[in-house]
Amino acid sequence: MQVFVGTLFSDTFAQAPEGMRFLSYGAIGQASRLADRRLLSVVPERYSRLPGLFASGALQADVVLIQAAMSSDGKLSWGLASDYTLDAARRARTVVVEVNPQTPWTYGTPWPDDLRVDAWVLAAHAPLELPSVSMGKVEKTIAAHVASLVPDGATLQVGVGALPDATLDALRQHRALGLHSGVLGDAGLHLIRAGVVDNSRKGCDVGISVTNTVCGGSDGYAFVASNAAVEVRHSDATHGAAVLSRLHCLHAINGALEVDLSGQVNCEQLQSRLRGGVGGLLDFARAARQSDSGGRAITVLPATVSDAAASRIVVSLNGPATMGRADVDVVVTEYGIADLRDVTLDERARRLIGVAAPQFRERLESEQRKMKEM
Ligand SMILES: CC(=O)SCCNC(=O)CCNC(=O)[C@H](O)C(C)(C)COP(=O)(O)OP(=O)(O)OC[C@H]1O[C@@H](n2cnc3c(N)ncnc32)[C@H](O)[C@@H]1OP(=O)(O)O
Repeated sequence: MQVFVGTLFSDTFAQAPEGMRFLSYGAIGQASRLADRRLLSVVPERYSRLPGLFASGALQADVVLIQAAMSSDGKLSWGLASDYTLDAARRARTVVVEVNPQTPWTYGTPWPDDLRVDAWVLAAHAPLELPSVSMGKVEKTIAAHVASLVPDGATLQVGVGALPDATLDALRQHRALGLHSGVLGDAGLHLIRAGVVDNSRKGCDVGISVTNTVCGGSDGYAFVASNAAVEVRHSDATHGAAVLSRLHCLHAINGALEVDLSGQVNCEQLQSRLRGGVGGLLDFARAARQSDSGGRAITVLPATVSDAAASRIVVSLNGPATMGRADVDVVVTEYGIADLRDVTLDERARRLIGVAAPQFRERLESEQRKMKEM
């Protein structure tokens, strides 16, 4: 049996028996544990392409499981996620819908009344909750740098991983922000509840925060329930280029594993270990960089690995260039902001070494010099 999984927040499958196989667009979140066990195959595609891949049959699921929410008057909704599942369900042999009264009923892409459902299951259980992020000194410093890059009135996208979400914490004094994202976690929900995100200057969907999935804690889930100011929409409406080009001043904030001195960004793999994925990174980062209303694609990462034994600013990547050097924009670590737009490769290297941890700068400079002489 092969199971297609998306960004895996739950460790449900971590104990999967050896005979099971998994397929995904990345080894994101808990899916990296499946990759470590060699149970995961990856199709490294952009998130915006997934609906089309399922609709065309290039990716195929025989059985599709969907969790839905139901309102008090019996109306169904996609609840916490409206991704590409519908496209898979339309071609599947069997569609099973679990209706969970504890899943918040949300506005957004309407439930498709014409979808053929083979089995309905009623199951009451609390939706998966993510622990809130603890903010250490590194996270707080990176968040402050990000806050200095984001103007009032900007529209925000936030990528997966603890750090992008944590950066939102420093935006509490901002005004009139908008939100249009693939994932919406507790920090983003807090900004909406505090009125910092009001979507008043968003360019489209005025007054409405738009996301593909919601993943946070029970307070956040209660807040999005039957709340017309937060919409959970299908991937075409969250990641499609035409939609993203209409957003005012899009600021895309995404994590990375490492960045090389030319600005290539690896979000997928370290040596042979799959640790992340493309997801919506390129959809959002390209749209932000091309925005003619001042958008920015912000890559955030700690300057070193957790025990400070190695730099995450590197001369050569230990994996693929998920974001190429023509797409990169600005890179932020706890040591500062490296603006890479419109400057030469030498200047990029100088700026990136400037945001590397001080103890690694000399070595990076000398390795870079050697590389140039080869
Ligand atoms: C639906 C959508 O729209 S998705 C939104 C956009 N797309 C994306 O965000 C996808 C791309 N991004 C990602 O997949 C993730 O943000 C990642 C993989 C880049 C980062 O994820 P995080 O969970 O924040 O990774 P984090 O920085 O904590 O690193 C994970 C582990 O790898 C280790 N690690 C990270 N980088 C390195 C490195 N360069 N060398 C060695 N180890 C490293 C960390 O120390 C950590 O180890 P630990 O688990 O033992 O503590």
